[in-house]
Amino acid sequence: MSDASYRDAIFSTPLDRVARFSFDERVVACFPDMIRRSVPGYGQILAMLGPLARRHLRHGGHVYDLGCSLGAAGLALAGQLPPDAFRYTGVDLSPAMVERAGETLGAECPEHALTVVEGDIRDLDYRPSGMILLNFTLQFLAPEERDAVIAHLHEALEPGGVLVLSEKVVAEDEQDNAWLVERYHDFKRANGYSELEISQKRTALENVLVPDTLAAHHARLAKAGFARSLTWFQYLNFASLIAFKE
Ligand SMILES: C[S@@+](CC[C@H](N)C(=O)[O-])C[C@H]1O[C@@H](n2cnc3c(N)ncnc32)[C@H](O)[C@@H]1O
Ligand SMILES: O=C(O)C(=O)C[C@]1(C(=O)O)C=C[C@@H](O)C=C1
Repeated sequence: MSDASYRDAIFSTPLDRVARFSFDERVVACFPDMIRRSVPGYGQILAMLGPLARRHLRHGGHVYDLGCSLGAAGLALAGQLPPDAFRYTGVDLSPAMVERAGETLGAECPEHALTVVEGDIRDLDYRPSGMILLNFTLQFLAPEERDAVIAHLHEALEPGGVLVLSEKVVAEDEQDNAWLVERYHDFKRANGYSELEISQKRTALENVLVPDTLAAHHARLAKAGFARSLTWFQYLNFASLIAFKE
């Protein structure tokens, strides 16, 4: 398979029936472009992973990247930390993502201990870890499955460990939310997406990506046993939280 990444044009032509969004081969082929043009602050969040690991991960500690897609977080960490600073396991449910991520990480960071495995984060046998990344993945689980996953992650973390949770969020106030969603669509327009692409992608994500409020995320983290959590980044309706295990 070639390692070329294409421009996202998945929703650029009118579709009779817009299928549910899925992480298939077509999405894999354009994913780096899609996520960069669709997630406000994506690059800034990745750029902070090295500094967060330097501050919160013991030397040589293990990092999970759950729903790793093409392993961008692993690449970001490898670009910022020496090979002996951490071990990384990316996990993803999509075989197409895992195949491509394994090729990329092996080719780009041969010195670092970066592994990618196919797996479902809902029933993974977690090993003890110092840092767990959940970047734009929890939002794709059914809402009723989210508490149990976060509770498992809390159990898997070593004392002093951190969970970084990045998500699309919904504002509590309906008017605020409408404003944020409109500005998010402006963000997509500014990044070259057409009205048709924006509206068909929105349909494809309906009932597939179900965002929570920030308050619901913090409440879930507290219920799972995290001593403290805070929102360290927000750009429109996309946010990143960090939760600390005592
Ligand atoms: C928006 S992408 C994540 C982006 C990625 N974390 C990054 O930083 O580039 C969501 C990913 O979660 C994966 N996923 C969804 N449900 C999952 C599950 N139950 N177990 C593992 N991976 C899952 C999808 O296959 C997809 O690759
Ligand atoms: O395009 C959107 O509306 C999004 O919500 C962006 C989003 C995400 O947040 O995960 C949705 C699907 C793709 O995986 C990439 C980004």
